[in-house]
Amino acid sequence: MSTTFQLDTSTSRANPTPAPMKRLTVPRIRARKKDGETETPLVMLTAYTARQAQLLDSHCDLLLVGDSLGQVIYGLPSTIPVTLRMMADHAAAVVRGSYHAVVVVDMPFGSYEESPQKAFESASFLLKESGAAAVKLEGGEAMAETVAFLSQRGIPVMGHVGLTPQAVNVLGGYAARGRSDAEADKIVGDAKALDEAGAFSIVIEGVVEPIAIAATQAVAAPTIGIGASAQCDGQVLVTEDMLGMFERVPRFVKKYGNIAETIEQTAQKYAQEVRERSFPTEDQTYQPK
Ligand SMILES: Nc1nc(=O)c2c([nH]1)NC[C@@H]1CN(c3ccc(C(=O)N[C@@H](CCC(=O)O)C(=O)O)cc3)CN21
Ligand SMILES: CC(C)C(=O)C(=O)O
Ligand SMILES: [Mg+2]
Repeated sequence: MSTTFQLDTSTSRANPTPAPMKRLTVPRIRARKKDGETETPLVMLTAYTARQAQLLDSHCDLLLVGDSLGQVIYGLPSTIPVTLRMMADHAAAVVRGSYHAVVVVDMPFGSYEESPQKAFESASFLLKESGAAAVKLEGGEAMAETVAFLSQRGIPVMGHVGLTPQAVNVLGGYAARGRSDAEADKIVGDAKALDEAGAFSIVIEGVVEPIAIAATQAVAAPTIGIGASAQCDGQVLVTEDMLGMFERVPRFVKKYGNIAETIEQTAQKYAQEVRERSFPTEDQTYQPK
């Protein structure tokens, strides 16, 4: 029996008792694309907290602890300042709050680019601290050696090509990629390099549709699109974006809810009742007898 307030901690490091429902695995995710086809697209959403993970878990194949938490939770101007400590703590919360989806953790900027060895140290830290199953890192050909190094040593890697937000200072912004022939060729080449290096899946972000389709068809691993194409092998969005937490969101976001309005209206009701002393009532007050 469980209540609304009870977290399922059955797969956390603190409590390794087996969960009632078996968690999906990386090989099962990888196997969803067979002979270049994916019957039912993979569903991925970001999660940063235990309660959010609880609510999303049964609806998703994968939960991504994205470094977008820098902007979404911490109010930072980009993902550049996000640290390993932040990623590990949020990933641990998401693992505690879920028991079905595969939890993937973004490697933050500066924790992996230097060498495969550095990447292994950072990735193993993230997995040990959180109990997550896999990491995601940004970059194509330049990261292929690192992807192979990690996957051959027990750490499944999800790739990420196209609009790679950690490269914002090189790219000069968050504009869609793949409009020139050179850019298009690079994106498809990057996806192929990650595929050959053993990435179990590849995020394609902010890429013009024909190139997202070409990259999807060029690789054996399932691609997960965000601002890419419905023909990718799966889709991902930042949960807060699709819930309607923010006014301004990238063009590729569809707002499925209006949580911002709900929060504001609810806070307004509470504030009004406090100010007119209609809250708390007898129901919310302790009496001696
Ligand atoms: N809340 C949130 N959602 C995201 O999708 C997201 C993050 N944060 N943080 C990390 C990166 C940054 N991303 C972004 C950020 C901004 C745009 C954006 O505003 N794009 C414009 C075009 C910009 C241009 O042409 O220069 C757009 O209209 O889509 C896109 C992706 C995607 N990621
Ligand atoms: C948008 C997804 C793919 C991501 O990398 C993140 O949330 O950080
Ligand atoms: Mg990210």
